[in-house]
Amino acid sequence: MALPALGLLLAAGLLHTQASPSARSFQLDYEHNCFLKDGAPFRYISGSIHYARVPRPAWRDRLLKMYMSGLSAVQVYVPWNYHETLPGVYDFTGNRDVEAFLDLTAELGLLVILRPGPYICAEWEMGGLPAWLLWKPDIILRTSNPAYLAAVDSWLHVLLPKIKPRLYHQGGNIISVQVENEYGSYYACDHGYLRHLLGSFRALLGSEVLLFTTDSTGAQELRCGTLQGLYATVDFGPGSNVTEAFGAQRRVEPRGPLVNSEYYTGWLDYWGEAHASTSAAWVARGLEDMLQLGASINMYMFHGGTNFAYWSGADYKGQYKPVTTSYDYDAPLSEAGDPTEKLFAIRTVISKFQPLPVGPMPPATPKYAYGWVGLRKYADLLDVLDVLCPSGPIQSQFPLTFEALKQVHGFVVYHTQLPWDVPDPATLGAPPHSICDRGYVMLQKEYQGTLEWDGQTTLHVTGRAGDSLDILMENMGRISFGANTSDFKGLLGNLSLNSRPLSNWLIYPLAIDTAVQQGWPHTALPKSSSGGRVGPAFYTGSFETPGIAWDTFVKFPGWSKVRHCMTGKVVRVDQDPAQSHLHHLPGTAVDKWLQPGPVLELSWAPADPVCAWLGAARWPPQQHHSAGARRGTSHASPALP
Ligand SMILES: CCCC/N=C1\SC[C@@H]2[C@H](O)[C@H](O)[C@@H](O)CN12
Repeated sequence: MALPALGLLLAAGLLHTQASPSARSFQLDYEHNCFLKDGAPFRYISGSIHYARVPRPAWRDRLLKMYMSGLSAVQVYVPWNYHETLPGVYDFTGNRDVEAFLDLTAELGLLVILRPGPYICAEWEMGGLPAWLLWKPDIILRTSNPAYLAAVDSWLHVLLPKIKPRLYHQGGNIISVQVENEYGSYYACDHGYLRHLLGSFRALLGSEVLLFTTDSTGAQELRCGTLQGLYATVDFGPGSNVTEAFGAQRRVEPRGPLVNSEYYTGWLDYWGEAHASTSAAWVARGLEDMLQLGASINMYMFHGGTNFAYWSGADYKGQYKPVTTSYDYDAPLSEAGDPTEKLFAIRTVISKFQPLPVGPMPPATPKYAYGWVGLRKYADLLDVLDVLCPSGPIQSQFPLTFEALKQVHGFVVYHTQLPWDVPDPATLGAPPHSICDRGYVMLQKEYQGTLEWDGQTTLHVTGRAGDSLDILMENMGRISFGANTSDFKGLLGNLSLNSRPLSNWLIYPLAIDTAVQQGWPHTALPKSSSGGRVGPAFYTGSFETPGIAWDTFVKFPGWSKVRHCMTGKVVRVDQDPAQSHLHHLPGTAVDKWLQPGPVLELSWAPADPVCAWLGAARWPPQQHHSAGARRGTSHASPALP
């Protein structure tokens, strides 16, 4: 058939024209079991990246590396709790500027598969659901419960209007939108809830956008997680039998494209366990098998990044398993954003099925060794409660939860006094599942030991009537998968001394980040000499930049688990680099439980706050002797045993 020259070029795919918004479409083709993009058969090869886990200055670098890896799309979660921080209070600025992130994906020529939840799992705090939902005593999450649906619809009315103009048929690059997340794995199996969500998504996004679900391949999961009007996709990792896995999808979607929405390139890490790793060859082989079948694939994760601040979630598998600050995921792009051997193995597979973009893969970001940084104790935490809880303590006969205190993240100090002399060791104990999640116990401000959910729940103490008893309670992240996402935090039961309940508590919700954002500590000089007292404390150190804020890695030889709130910003680079200073800006409290030897990443950009992933040390921290210390000012929050 003779084609005009233009037609020949188009047919050969050598000339891409931008279809006008009126002609743009992304649809299912049930006859040919594929997607249609502007009417032509289309298969996507996608990778997951979460903007909330990548410093905004690094977004472009990571997305460009994903594009140069041969991906045609990226899959993006929108964490509800990252944006609606309190009921009706929204934050879409800085790292939370989801529209800027989406516009950057479009600029770089990437399509987007958007997953706005409202629940997203993702090993993210409470699976993306805001903890303030738990302030409503009768709420039942992820069901048709009226209180829950009212909050969901209120949120969707804010978010989805930001998404609609970016839909592919509207001229944007969002080709499909997922409703909920692995709902078939949730106990409720409430199809009325899914129907409500379908109605809300259609009302706010229109009738044309492709809406889908994702579930694992079990029959029960696909029975409870799918719904007429939502295209059902599945998720499975390397080592699965691809034919059987897609056979499961075919049982609910006899026609239409084969889609694996989460092909696991690695896995998540829990505190105290070895870093997960998955063979690159294994990942590449499974990818090739699926691409041979013509399936569309999203690799989960392509770049994992980091759980900044308090955003890491947890699992409950017979015991509470908090997820680490690192979300490296053994992904093709490392936590530091560096291409790995796994990325190049995947890129080679992709090149067998479609042309790779012309040009080199952007290299790993340059790293800089800033040398030793001596850390000095600035203050014991119990000596600065006036700063960290400026409104003063709440008095209560018995302990209150974080939710009752309306404290979402971080730490609460529970203070009382020994009601009687305890000359012989007495058992300080807590009922099962009442330590949520990790309580550091001080008597007369001296560290006695740590109580943990599913860990040690008793301690032996001696003292005199009136001695101060303090428990610093750390929320290590709300459960993000399964039936236990209604994960209340704090002291959920009464502490007892030889089985007699303790009472008359003073309770201090700590606002560490707020204090840091307001410039505390205002000086690095130690606040008070507490001598060798052992307990949670703030340490500070400083180092100098060479005038440019290069990424680096931070290691704390000998430390153990320390939560840090390290903030800073290169606000002024003097002529003399030795004068460049780090000052305080919005803090990011991060934590990292050191296994011997891990290196962590300190990364910032000249115009953005320093986000630091810091190590920890065995308790008490060994005093570091700074060798060639460089000046600057960086502050760390409690060093915890
Ligand atoms: C066996 C438990 C499966 C739970 N699902 C998981 S664990 C890692 C990933 C992410 O959480 C992702 O957000 C989930 O959709 C699927 N998945």
